[in-house]
Amino acid sequence: MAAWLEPLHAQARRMGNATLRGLVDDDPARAGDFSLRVGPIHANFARQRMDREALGALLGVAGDMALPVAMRALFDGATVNVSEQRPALHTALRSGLGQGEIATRARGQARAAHERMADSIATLEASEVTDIVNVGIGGSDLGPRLSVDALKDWRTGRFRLHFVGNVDASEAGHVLDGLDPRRTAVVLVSKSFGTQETLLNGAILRDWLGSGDRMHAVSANVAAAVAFGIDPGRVLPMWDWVGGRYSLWSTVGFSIAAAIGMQGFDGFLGGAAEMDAHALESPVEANLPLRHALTAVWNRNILGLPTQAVLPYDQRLALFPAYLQQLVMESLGKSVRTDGSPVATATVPVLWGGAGTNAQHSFFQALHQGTDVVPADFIGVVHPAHGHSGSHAVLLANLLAQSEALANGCADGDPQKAYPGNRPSTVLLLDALTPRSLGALIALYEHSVYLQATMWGINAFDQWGVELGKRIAGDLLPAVSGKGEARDPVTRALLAEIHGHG
Ligand SMILES: O=P(O)(O)OC[C@H]1O[C@H](O)[C@H](O)[C@@H](O)[C@@H]1O
Repeated sequence: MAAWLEPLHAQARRMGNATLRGLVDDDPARAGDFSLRVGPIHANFARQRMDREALGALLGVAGDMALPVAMRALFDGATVNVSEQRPALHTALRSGLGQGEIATRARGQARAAHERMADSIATLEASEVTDIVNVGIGGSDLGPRLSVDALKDWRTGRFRLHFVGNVDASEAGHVLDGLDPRRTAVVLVSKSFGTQETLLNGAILRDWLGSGDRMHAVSANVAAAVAFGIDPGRVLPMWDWVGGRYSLWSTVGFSIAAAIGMQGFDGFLGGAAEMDAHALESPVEANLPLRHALTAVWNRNILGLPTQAVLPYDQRLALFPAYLQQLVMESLGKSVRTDGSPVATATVPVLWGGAGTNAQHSFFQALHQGTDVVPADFIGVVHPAHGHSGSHAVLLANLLAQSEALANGCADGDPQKAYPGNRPSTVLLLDALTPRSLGALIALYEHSVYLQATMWGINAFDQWGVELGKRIAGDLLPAVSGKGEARDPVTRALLAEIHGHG
């Protein structure tokens, strides 16, 4: 076991069987004290299973592990992505806090690309284009898809936005159905410009458009985009110093900017910048991303909870769990430390979730009475963008009720009807869902992920685990197409079945 976890385990032992209900009842100030506010986000951690002393120990660990120093290193462009020998400068895309040459150069590149993106969008706005299709996958899809959906109340209405990610061509087919190629622009987003799915979908879209005039690209591999047939004037750059799943702040956010306008996009960047300044400059005891990360580590390593649920009580944030699955599970799904040695702690929890109240009618049963305790992040929005205050009151009442029910449980003489309670959750409340608050929310999770990775000694910015499957798929392609044999016997049997139906 990692030595830094020992004092935390000692805290858990000291707390013994303390329950959430007991913690709140015994410490009347806790409900308010265990909360933090950053700009448009209020966070309440009172329903996490740690008392003040345990929290103090966690904050002590944060200091001992020099987490504030690690945060500064991220902003300044240290080589935090060790296996690929790169910095991870997503903060340079939105805030001016990074010091030194590397961060300054990145900011300059980001600014120039941002201006070019604004020009491209202005040109499209002045054209007859009515629809824009974002073609990309993973980090080149999830962030833009989430943000365009979440900010639907902030859309300028100038364009309809569409997304094609899956190599399952039925997605492209269904998206294109009803679109007019003469009034549609395509933006092919791929950091590497080597992603099979995106290149195949890109080719489908290129053929469908029938002209390269409305074909744009975003890539760190400009040469490959040009070789694909995209006019160099319509290829917007990104860079190896920004990770795909951290890239929506860059030109990868083209579809977001097209949807909500450059002013809205700048508000989005501004919200993230606000969280950046807070993450970098606030003391450990008042630092929201740090508290979020420490809570995650406490739940994973000390309480041994294997999964984490994210429950947005806002239909516009329904894609947030899917977005976070990449951010959290690609970043933290590692079993070796940056030096290659095995980790001495459990790392990534399985992250899952869904929008409330719908999820209450599907998997909440398991949250309340299942054998695994699942810590949850509830995300609520105080002011809706609609006028149905009655519905909104019901939505918020349900959010509050679920967090309360999970924590407090309910005894019953009939064991079928008893709720054990003591199930932890954090409540995040956004004043309203705006570009600014969404930017701040995403940046909160980004920083939390980085801090968790730092505590575990792992690299949050590589994803070698996705390569093997891609390689095998490449090797199997001839066999799937009936031009060869698979080596693996199970795959061979499955191929026989597939071909038997051919
Ligand atoms: O943007 P691209 O280079 O096309 O990459 C798209 C995605 O594919 C990769 O396999 C990675 O797992 C993701 O982190 C990445 O975002």
